This record gives sequence, C-alpha cells and structure tokens, in this order.
Amino acid sequence: MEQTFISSIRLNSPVEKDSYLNKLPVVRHLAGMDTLNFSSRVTFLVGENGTGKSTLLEAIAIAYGFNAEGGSRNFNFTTKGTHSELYRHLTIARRAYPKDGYFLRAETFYNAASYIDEVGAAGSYGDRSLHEQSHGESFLSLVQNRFRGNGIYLLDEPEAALSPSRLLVLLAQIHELATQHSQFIIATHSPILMAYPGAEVLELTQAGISSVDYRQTEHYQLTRSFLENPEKMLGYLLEN
Ligand SMILES: Nc1ncnc2c1ncn2[C@@H]1O[C@H](COP(=O)(O)OP(=O)(O)OP(=O)(O)O)[C@@H](O)[C@H]1O
Repeated sequence: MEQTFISSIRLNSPVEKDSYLNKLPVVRHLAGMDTLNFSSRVTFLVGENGTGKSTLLEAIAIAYGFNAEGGSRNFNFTTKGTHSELYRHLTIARRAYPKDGYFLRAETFYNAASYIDEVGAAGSYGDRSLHEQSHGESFLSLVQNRFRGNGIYLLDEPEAALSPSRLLVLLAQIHELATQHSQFIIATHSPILMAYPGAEVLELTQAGISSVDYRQTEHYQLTRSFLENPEKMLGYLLEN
C-alpha cells in the first residue's frame, strides 16, 4: 500500500435531517460504512451528473483546510458562499503532511485567478496573469508552474478546459507529480484521465460507492461504443 496524505474519510455525525445532502447516495453510503479509504496515489471520483462528486470533493477540501472556492491552503477569499455543510461532518485521517497542495475547481477558477492577481502572486503561475491566458492555457500553466510535488491535489473536472492533446499533457504532469510523492483525488468524466495506471476509480451511483476497473465505467463503455461506430449510435439516437 502506498503512503498517502489523506488515507481515509468517515462521517463523524449525522447530517441535519432536512438537508438535501441526505438525499445524495454518496452521503447515505458514507453514513453506512466505516471509512472510505484512499490507498492509491491517484483516485478518481466518477459517476453520473448529480451523484455528488463535487459535493464530496469540496467537503474533503474544506475539511482539509482549503478555501471553499479553490486555491492553495493560503488562499482566503469568498465571492459566493455556496458550499455545503458536509465538511462539518467529515473526519479526515492524515497519514503524513504534504509540502504542497491545491484545490482546483473549474467552476470557480476565474475567481481564484482574480485573487492571484490581487495578491500579486502571478510569479508562481508562469509570470503572466491567468486572466491573460485561455481557460485551458491558464489551467495547465497552474499545474506546470505552481504544483511542486510532495503535495495533495484535489481537482474537480480538470478536463473541462482541455483539448485532448492538453489532457494527455495533464496526464503526464499527474504522473510526474505522483512519482514525486503527491496524492491526487480527482472528480472527472474523462475516460482518458481515468485510464491512469494504478489509479483507483471510485464510482458513485444510486447504490453508493464502489471501486471499479475504469473499463467498467459507463464513461469508458459509451465513449468506446460511440467512437467504434458513431453511425450506429447516432442512428438509434436520431431516428425519431
Ligand atoms: N444548495 C443545494 N440545494 C439542493 N440541492 C443541491 C444544492 N447544491 C447541490 N445540490 C444537488 O446535489 C447534487 C449533487 O451535486 P454535485 O455538484 O455534487 O454533483 P456532481 O456529481 O459533481 O455532478 P456533475 O457531474 O454534474 O458535476 C445535485 O443533484 C445538485 O442538484
């Protein structure tokens, strides 16, 4: 088993009865299990839209000490306090302390970039304001310039901004950082990313959370069937 910074999480108290969080299968599942273990250097959270991947990742990030809207653990800004209360109910088992860390969310990346400009920290991000780069460029710039290794990196749908070739660059960066003793927990829909060798793929479904081979995921199977025979699938889809 590899040494990870976050080795497991558990629900330490019941979520408020009238909260929407109780309806999320991931929360119900956590309530019914002892711990959810993170034993690989790279863990993917996958599943259908709305299954609670971002909610879980955000709660892990806040409980670990990150700013709810993203950034390093030194970031301290809020533009819209929309995060859930789940973090209050999470206990995180830490096996070691990282030298670096970042919580990256596609949806609040713009606000994090503004904060970096405001505090004059662009030097650590490739010496160019992230706002002067395209979404994908700024995203990769962040990973290439700011992620230093020996760190914990929580990424929410990093593929959102990236072309397929840049996604492969990201995969190589993840590998380099993982071999430098980093841990990644990544919510994703990308069958390319989740193919990272040795990664654990945790699939969130209505039934709860299970560890699967990435080839078993709907993301992989649907993308593969489509690309193998687009005409067939489009025929079914569009015939009416
Ligand atoms: N403030 C809220 N009140 C009620 N329901 C909410 C609230 N915030 C989120 N939800 C619901 O929680 C569910 C889980 O949302 P979440 O963003 O975690 O899903 P996800 O798995 O990350 O989805 P996606 O793949 O689309 O990013 C969604 O069905 C969403 O509508």
